[in-house]
Amino acid sequence: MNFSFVNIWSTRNKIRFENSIRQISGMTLLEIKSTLNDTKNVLSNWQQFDESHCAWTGISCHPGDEQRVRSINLPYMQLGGIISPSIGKLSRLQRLALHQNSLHGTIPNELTNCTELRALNLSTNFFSGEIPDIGVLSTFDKNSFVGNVDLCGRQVQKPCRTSLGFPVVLPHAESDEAAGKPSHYMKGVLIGAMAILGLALVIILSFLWTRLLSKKERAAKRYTEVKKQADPKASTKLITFHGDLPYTSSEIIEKLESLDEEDIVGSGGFGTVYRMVMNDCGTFAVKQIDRSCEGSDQVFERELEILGSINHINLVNLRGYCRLPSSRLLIYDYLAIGSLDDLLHENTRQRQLLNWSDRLKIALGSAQGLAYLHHECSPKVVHCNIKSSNILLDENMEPHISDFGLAKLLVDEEAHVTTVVAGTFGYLAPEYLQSGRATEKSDVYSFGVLLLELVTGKRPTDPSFVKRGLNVVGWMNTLLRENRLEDVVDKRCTDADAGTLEVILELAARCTDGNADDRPSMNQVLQLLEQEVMSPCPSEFYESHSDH
Ligand SMILES: Nc1ncnc2c1ncn2[C@@H]1O[C@H](COP(=O)(O)OP(=O)(O)OP(=O)(O)O)[C@@H](O)[C@H]1O
Repeated sequence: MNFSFVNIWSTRNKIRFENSIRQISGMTLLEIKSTLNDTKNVLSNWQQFDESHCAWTGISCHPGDEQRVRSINLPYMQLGGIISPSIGKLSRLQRLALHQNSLHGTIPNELTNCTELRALNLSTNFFSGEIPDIGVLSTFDKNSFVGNVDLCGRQVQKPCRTSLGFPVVLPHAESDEAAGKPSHYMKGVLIGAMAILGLALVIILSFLWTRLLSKKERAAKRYTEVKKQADPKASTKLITFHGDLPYTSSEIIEKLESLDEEDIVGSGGFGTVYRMVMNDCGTFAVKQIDRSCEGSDQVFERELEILGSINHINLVNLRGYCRLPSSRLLIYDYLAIGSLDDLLHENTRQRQLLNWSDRLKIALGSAQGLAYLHHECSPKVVHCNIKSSNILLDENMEPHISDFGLAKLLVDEEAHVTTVVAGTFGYLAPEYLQSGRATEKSDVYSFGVLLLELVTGKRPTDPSFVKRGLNVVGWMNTLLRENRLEDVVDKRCTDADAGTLEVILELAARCTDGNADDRPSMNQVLQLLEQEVMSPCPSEFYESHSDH
């Protein structure tokens, strides 16, 4: 009798306890909702009197554990506002994905209470300030925060600065478990001591700083990190990526401002390209953007930071961005040999003839760069404008794809078809021409056309086939049907071997398939090129290995 009473009593208590946990989780989520600006009303089913919060949009719970919240998954929701510190009450939170929203404010320290947090994606928002480098938050790297230009801290390898501009020494607090929890008293003493020390340091440093600055400008500091420099007088702003431009901001801005017509190396759909030579002869290409972009400067700069974080041998590095009062400039590595388009089609005297192995190397490197954009970048990058003038070459004939990410950044959906098609007729997949919407498979089509251009040495709009009502793909198919393989290859390229030529033509045919679904992915293209073209004797290799 007594026993069952105890049982009933504890069951009731358990239910009460579970209910209260449930209520706390639900209430916490509502507190979080209250600091978000839900413009699209995606959180409309987060309602106070719901039985359970586990079915709310973006929420999943630990099964059978008093409905404690396991994951909050709300990317691409156009959410504004801030992350409420209440998030720290969700102690069993394992995944927080809020990327690609418009959230701002700082990343709350309270997030460190979520000690089970294993996946965190706050990328591409407007968060600012220092990322707490303690507890669980110290376990995430830059991928969790990329695309928030105003965040700083160890995780994004960007030192925080005090209002005076000094780098802040970031606290590398040991985790509570490792260090043992200090008492509140000790914490108080420590904080007090640190505050006094900090204050003394600030006073000494500001004294030195004012004295130093009167002699040398603040701008004389070296670039070591992704760094922003805003000139308060004018609307000038410089952001550098990749962290290793060895020039002061004033040096760079001065050079940018002095670029003139003599420095122009060409112009394209997005603007004029200049050659900028620094005092130590370091050379950069500067693209002056002559389009206005739809969104705010903030959104533009945030997207640029993502492009600036992309780093691959076969992509042209974006080194920086400068907003001057009258123009916007992108700073890239300078590729001295120029574009594949120049090498194949321009009759300049210094033109270098491309032999077959150069062409294969360019095909492979370009495939590597494009596969990286499609399959390794997050968010993935569809180039939208693959063509020979966007393949730049270095002294070793290594190709570097340029202009990646710009189409999405600078071309609005409505104007897409006319603007892009104007510059790249002949490279565009039929479905892209029709809908104006680019996909990875439309890039694959353009890559197929590029392969044909490498083989034939002809532009995809060459008059020899355009006047017969064909494009390069149709022309190629006609020649192949008539078995005229020898007429296909660029006459200037005398060392093409039949084996690799067939592989390239076969691959180009698959890439330019009229049906996008039947085209290979760039990873498949790359695999095929590596296996069939770059391995010296693939068939012999397989034969000798199959004996075992
Ligand atoms: N990083 C660079 N290094 C050296 N030359 C460059 C660089 N970027 C561009 N160029 C040169 O500047 C010229 C214009 O390039 P840009 O990319 O603006 O135009 P495009 O490729 O011809 O057309 P689109 O704008 O449609 O891509 C090209 O001739 C190219 O060779």
